Amino acid sequence: MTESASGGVIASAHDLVKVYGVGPTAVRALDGVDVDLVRGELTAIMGPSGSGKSTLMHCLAGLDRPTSGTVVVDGQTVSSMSERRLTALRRTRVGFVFQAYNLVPTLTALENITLPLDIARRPVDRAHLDLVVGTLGLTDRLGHKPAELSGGQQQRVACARALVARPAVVFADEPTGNLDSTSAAEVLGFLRGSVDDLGQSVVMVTHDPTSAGYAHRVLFLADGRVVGELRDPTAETVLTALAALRVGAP
Ligand SMILES: Nc1ncnc2c1ncn2[C@@H]1O[C@H](COP(=O)(O)OP(=O)(O)OP(=O)(O)O)[C@@H](O)[C@H]1O
Repeated sequence: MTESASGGVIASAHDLVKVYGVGPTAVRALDGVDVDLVRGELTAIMGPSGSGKSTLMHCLAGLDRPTSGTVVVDGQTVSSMSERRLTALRRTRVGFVFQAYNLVPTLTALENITLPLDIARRPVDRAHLDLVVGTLGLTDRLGHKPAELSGGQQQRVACARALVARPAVVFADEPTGNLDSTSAAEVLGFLRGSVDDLGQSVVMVTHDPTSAGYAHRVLFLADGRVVGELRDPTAETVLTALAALRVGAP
């Protein structure tokens, strides 16, 4: 399917089931998830610990294989892809931001940012790199190694690394989990800005109602199922929805 044929949906899951283990100790982490994630939006995934947020994101991003069901990303059916095509998809169409930054300590910020492109032997679009780096306020930090940067700066480098290849979608797993509230606000503001200003699609797992308030839409998971959603959330409406859904704050 072409990009236009996939319409306004950047990633979708249909009847997604993920079971870890077998027999009496098996865990049904996802129990029939149906969801369409909209292109050009910041979608937050919330829910209590163990509700399946990371599992859903990993299945959507092609980092983990579902037990059954279908995942389509950017018009491509990820759930039935060969390992080789999955690797290519992850390299070229998907960006990742993790809680732990995952920067290479021996490389400079700039080298970390361009690493995925270098590995894929793709040229760096200098104008786009400058735009991303400038927007993230990293221009005067590019020669620094990760250990010489604050946590917030390291996470902004990780965001730049995810965005510089112009992926179809960026998946962020608790991107502000290690940050103080000021740095978290910077990173979240940037992720939202990458959607509003650069047309990026971003999917973010979070525990935090304030973080979810930056999203266009919040999906609530409980026991491996989508149990509700909220459009144009604020921290307050997210808290109210969590209480109403009885899925609780973390
Ligand atoms: N590799 C694994 N092997 C076995 N069980 C797993 C594995 N990964 C996750 N699980 C289980 O699947 C369920 C969902 O886990 P998942 O990490 O997706 O939840 P989560 O909502 O992201 O939780 P948290 O907010 O604590 O990170 C949990 O019961 C968890 O223990």
